[in-house]
Amino acid sequence: MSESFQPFERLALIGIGLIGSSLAINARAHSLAKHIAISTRRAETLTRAEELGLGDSFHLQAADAVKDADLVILCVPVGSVGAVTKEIAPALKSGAIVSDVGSVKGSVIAQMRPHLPEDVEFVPAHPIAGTEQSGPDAGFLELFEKRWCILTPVQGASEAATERLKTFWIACGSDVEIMTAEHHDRVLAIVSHLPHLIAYNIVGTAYDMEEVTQSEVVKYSASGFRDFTRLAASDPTMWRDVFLNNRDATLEVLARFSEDLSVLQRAIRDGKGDQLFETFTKTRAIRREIIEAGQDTPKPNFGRTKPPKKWEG
Ligand SMILES: NC(=O)C1=CN([C@@H]2O[C@H](COP(=O)(O)OP(=O)(O)OC[C@H]3O[C@@H](n4cnc5c(N)ncnc54)[C@H](O)[C@@H]3O)[C@@H](O)[C@H]2O)C=CC1
Ligand SMILES: O=C(O)C(=O)Cc1ccc(O)cc1
Repeated sequence: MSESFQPFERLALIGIGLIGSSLAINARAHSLAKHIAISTRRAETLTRAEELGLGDSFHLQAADAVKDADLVILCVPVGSVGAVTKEIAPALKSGAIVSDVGSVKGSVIAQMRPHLPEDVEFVPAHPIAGTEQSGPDAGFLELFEKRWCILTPVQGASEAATERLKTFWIACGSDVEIMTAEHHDRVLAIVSHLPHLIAYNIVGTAYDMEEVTQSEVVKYSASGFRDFTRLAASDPTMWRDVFLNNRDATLEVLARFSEDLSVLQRAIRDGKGDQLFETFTKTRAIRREIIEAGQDTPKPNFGRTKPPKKWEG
């Protein structure tokens, strides 16, 4: 971490699943905050976060966690950010930076903004880093390393606040990009949301096929199918909320995808091998570009650093 990073006095993490716990581990490991306050709505999850030593204080009421915090990050499903913001708004400190990690940005801004007082800085964010795991045990130090984090600052947020949040994410190992929420939602619809929808669908179809038993699906699953099952094992609440909150962009790319699939379907029916070969050659090149850019999926269990039971200092 850069020598010049000024730690936040109090970081409040609301929601302590995969992303919240990975942020807590990073904040501790890189001394990004003097105090980490954690809140989540279920007592069992909060107890588990405490057992894992993820923070300094633990609160069932989100408003108690954000009190005196100079950085507040909502790490809850995108369908819950409005209700959580309403709950914490009266307790927010003047000048605090309020952010989130949601996979959708337009709807998150629309839900949060009306509740936020004028004197806080709202800088929405989205780390393009994750796994199919969820809950406080899923977090690990390296999650954000060399992954993009997209900030979508809203009108009225100061450049200083955006810059400060940017340095926070850089300290977590991310590369930071800034764009509009609208552009974010269109791009993520094709590179993240549609792939998850396809995965949920293909695994669902295999599961439902009458002449193929469930045990055969498990027994003969080739690695291609297994890759889909990893995505299709992602958290149902989180992904329900993503599709409901990025509806238009998802439906738009889905329509385009269906058209392109029909073209492939026709090429197979008509025996047009050259056309299939040409398409598959083009897509192979994209995979190579992704690997060369170092953006392929982290290996399952790749260097997951857990917090020690008790933190030093
Ligand atoms: N899982 C992933 O790969 C990624 C997820 N995201 C985004 O991060 C956010 C969190 O996702 P995960 O950490 O994966 O989810 P998770 O399911 O692991 O954790 C969510 C946490 O929020 C808590 N929670 C849910 N509703 C709440 C409420 N109303 N009030 C307080 N706490 C509440 C849950 O108890 C849990 O602690 C989501 O908005 C998701 O779109 C962003 C990048 C990657
Ligand atoms: O597990 C995977 O492959 C992912 O794609 C993780 C992921 C899920 C949601 C996001 O908004 C960003 C990253």
